[in-house]
Amino acid sequence: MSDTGTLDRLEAIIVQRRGADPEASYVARLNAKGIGKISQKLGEEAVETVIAALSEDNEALVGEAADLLFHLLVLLGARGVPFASVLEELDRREGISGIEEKASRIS
Ligand SMILES: N=c1c2ncn([C@@H]3O[C@H](COP(=O)(O)OP(=O)(O)OP(=O)(O)O)[C@@H](O)[C@H]3O)c2ncn1[C@@H]1O[C@H](COP(=O)(O)O)[C@@H](O)[C@H]1O
Repeated sequence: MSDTGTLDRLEAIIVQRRGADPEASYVARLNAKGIGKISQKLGEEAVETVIAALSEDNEALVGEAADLLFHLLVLLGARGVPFASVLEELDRREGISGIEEKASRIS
C-alpha cells in the first residue's frame, strides 16, 4: 500500500542518486544541470498534469501527477528542503479554512 512512506522512500532514493553517474541516473543528470533546469522540468510536469486533468483521462492524470511529485521532490532536495518541512507546513494549516485564511490576508 502506498502512503506518505512512499514519498519518504523516494526522497531517500533521490538523495542517494544525486551523487551517482549522470550517464546512469536521471536524478544525477537533472541535478548536474542545476536548479534552473529542475525548476523548468517541474513547470513542464505541472502543465502536463493540467492537460491530463482537462482531457479527463484519469490514467494519464495519475502518470503526470506521479511525474509532478517526483520532480517536486528532486527540486526540494536540490534546495536542501526536507519533504518533512512541507508536511509540517501542511500540518500547521490543518483546520484553517482556505477562505478564512485568504480573508485574513485581504483585510
Ligand atoms: N520516480 C521516478 C521518475 N518519475 C519520472 N522519472 C523520469 O523523469 C523523466 C521526465 O520525463 P520527460 O518525458 O519529461 O523526460 P525527458 O524526455 O527525459 O525530458 P527532456 O529530455 O525533455 O528534459 C523521464 O526520464 C522519467 O523516466 C523518474 N525517474 C526516476 N524516478 C525514481 O528515481 C529513482 C532513481 O532514478 P535514477 O536517478 O534514474 O536512477 C528511480 O528508481 C525511481 O524510483
